[in-house]
Amino acid sequence: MVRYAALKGLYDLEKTIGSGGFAKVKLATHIATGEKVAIKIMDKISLGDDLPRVKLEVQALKTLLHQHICRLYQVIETDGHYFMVIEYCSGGELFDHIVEKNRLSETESRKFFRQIVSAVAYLHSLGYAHRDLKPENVLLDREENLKLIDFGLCAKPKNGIDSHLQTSCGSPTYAAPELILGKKYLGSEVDIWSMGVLLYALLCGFLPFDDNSIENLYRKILSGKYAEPSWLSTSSKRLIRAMLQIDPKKRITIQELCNHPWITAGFLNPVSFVHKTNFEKDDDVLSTMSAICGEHASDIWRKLVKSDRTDYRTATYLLLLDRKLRGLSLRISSSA
Ligand SMILES: COc1cc(O)cc(Nc2ccc(C(=O)Nc3ccccc3)c(OCCC[NH3+])c2)c1
Repeated sequence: MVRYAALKGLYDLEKTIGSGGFAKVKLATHIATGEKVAIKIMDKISLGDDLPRVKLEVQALKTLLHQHICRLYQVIETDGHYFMVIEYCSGGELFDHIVEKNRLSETESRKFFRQIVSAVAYLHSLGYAHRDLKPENVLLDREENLKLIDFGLCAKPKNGIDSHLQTSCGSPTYAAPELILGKKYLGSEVDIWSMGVLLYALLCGFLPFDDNSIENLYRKILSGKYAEPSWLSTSSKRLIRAMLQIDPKKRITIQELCNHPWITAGFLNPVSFVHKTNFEKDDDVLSTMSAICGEHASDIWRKLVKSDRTDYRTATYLLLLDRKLRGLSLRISSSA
């Protein structure tokens, strides 16, 4: 197991739970609290010109505080690496959840999909687009609440969410027609298309557009034609059709989506993207921390509020808060 000096005494690295282009994600333990975290490790050399993307993602994640967006606890930068200490989603990938159940019922699909819509509506309200929405980037926490991950491709266009983007990114299977045609596109519109693919996967258990050959896959996406299995309700077929519109201008908007009859069926209210930032002052957590580091609780809180919210103190506070919210003891071991 490779040891990193920057993590010594703070985190114990365990197995690898994900690996992508220039990053790998390892399970780890925050030693002082015993809490599990995920640590995304990026090697600066193999990052190359993608280095600015890391800063963009970290900047975005500092702003994006939402119950269905995976939480960034701490960022550690050394000469050779970036380490992102991230919320551990012990429920694993939504994708595996769908596969093991073959497909989800309309009620269960609606529960998950409302959470995705809430997170994406919140993202868009702050001028961000995810641009890589796919089942592998939708995880579940221990209570089977949904968490969006991997904002490495997220964009915040300079002149707001309604200004055009050009970079082609994301995975072709979930990519909107305008994106694979290399046209200028709106991040918000491509996210709606990808959510349409996600909803289809939830309700059907397979993908609307799939083919081993990339040309056939593109042809299918550009045709906008997909199977409508017999078990789909009329309302769900209407919603999927509204999201998988080839012409982005005809595609349903995120606001219309929050109020769509299929989304609100069985619920009292439309999807709201009001988010909770769990960064309230908690005296039990602060006194636990002050018992260990000897600083006054008020000083710890003052430094926390003033900090850039991604240092070790922030990570320890948030992990202790999470333990308290789960009714666990606030034991903390000094990293002796
Ligand atoms: C903001 O959240 C982010 C940003 C980012 O750039 C990367 C990630 N990546 C993560 C985070 C957590 C997990 C995880 O907890 N996975 C897991 C846990 C238990 C069982 C199975 C998986 C993660 O998993 C990697 C595989 C996901 N496709 C990636 C989060």
